[in-house]
Amino acid sequence: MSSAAPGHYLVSVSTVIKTDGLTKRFPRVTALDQLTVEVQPGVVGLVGANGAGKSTLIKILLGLAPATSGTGQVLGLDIATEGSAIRERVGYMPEHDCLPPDVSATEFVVHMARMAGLPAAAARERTADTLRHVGLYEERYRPMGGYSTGMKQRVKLAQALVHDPQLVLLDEPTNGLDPVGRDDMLALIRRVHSDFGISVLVTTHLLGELERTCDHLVVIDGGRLLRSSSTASFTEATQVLAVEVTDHPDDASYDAGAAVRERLAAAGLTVGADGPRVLLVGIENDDTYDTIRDTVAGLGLGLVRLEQRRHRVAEIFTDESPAPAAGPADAPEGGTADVAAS
Ligand SMILES: Nc1ncnc2c1ncn2[C@@H]1O[C@H](COP(=O)(O)OP(=O)(O)OP(=O)(O)O)[C@@H](O)[C@H]1O
Repeated sequence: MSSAAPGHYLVSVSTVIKTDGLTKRFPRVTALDQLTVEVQPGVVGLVGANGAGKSTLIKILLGLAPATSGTGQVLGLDIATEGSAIRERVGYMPEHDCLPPDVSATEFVVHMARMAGLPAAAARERTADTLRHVGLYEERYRPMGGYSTGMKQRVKLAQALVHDPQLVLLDEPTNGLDPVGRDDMLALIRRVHSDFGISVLVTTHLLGELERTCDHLVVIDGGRLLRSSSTASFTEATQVLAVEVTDHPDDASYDAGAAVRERLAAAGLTVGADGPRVLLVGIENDDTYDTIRDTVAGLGLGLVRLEQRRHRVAEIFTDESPAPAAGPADAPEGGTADVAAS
């Protein structure tokens, strides 16, 4: 690897990753099937169920495995012929635990920095900075065998960042973390881009995470591209209102949801139920809001929530849409719907 100091490769690129007809066939399965996609700088989510081809794509982009056919560039470099130049400029956080248990985080990350070509003093300095940045302090001198999953994920992220790459490829960085650990890791990933200008390609099969973290989503299924567009366009507002009403103040047995539903339907609105006291109401025009408010008040009930529903990324896998007649609830707002489970 090169002995260049970090930061020497900061050429400006408008396209971080580009593939054209990328295909990877194993004897029994086609892991990537004619994948053509372009990724711009930012935090980009690579979404797909288990087996969709995410890890295979990352390995091919790093030049660690050859494609069967098709072409690709990372930071303008050819994945077929310039793999080592790509790996100098790109950090990689693998999915599985790959940390030696009897070595400390500091020793390990210094080693990885040296492997990436940093001189000894720079490697130690960058390691200290990077471990601090990912939130590892005194514990960085202890053997990693005693670390929690969250600490191990942080070390894996640190080793991907230590040589000051332009792009990091993070394979399931929230695997094995509890909800608080996941939120911490996602905040850290956003800061990798916002504080250091490093582009991020992050894979997960938990969709709620990506909706909150990424600027852009690339969705693959069975190795094929389903959609590549801004996160905002995946989650744009629908023409459906979610209406949650209170129970009746004096009568616990009163079916508030059914009563409101009946009145709104009689007023000509399209209404579905999304829970005992939650209705989905189609927006007909500006008066719809007033009709709902007046109807609820007229029944002696209160409004807990009245909000426009947004599309969810999960819909792309399920054909599910938040229409008034949708019936059962879809994944919870901001939740962690799992592609694999849909
Ligand atoms: N070395 C290999 N030999 C044969 N088949 C493979 C190999 N690597 C991956 N596959 C197959 O290719 C398909 C895509 O696998 P890949 O690991 O890229 O998916 P993924 O989206 O990363 O899923 P996961 O999140 O489970 O890792 C799967 O059907 C997998 O079994």
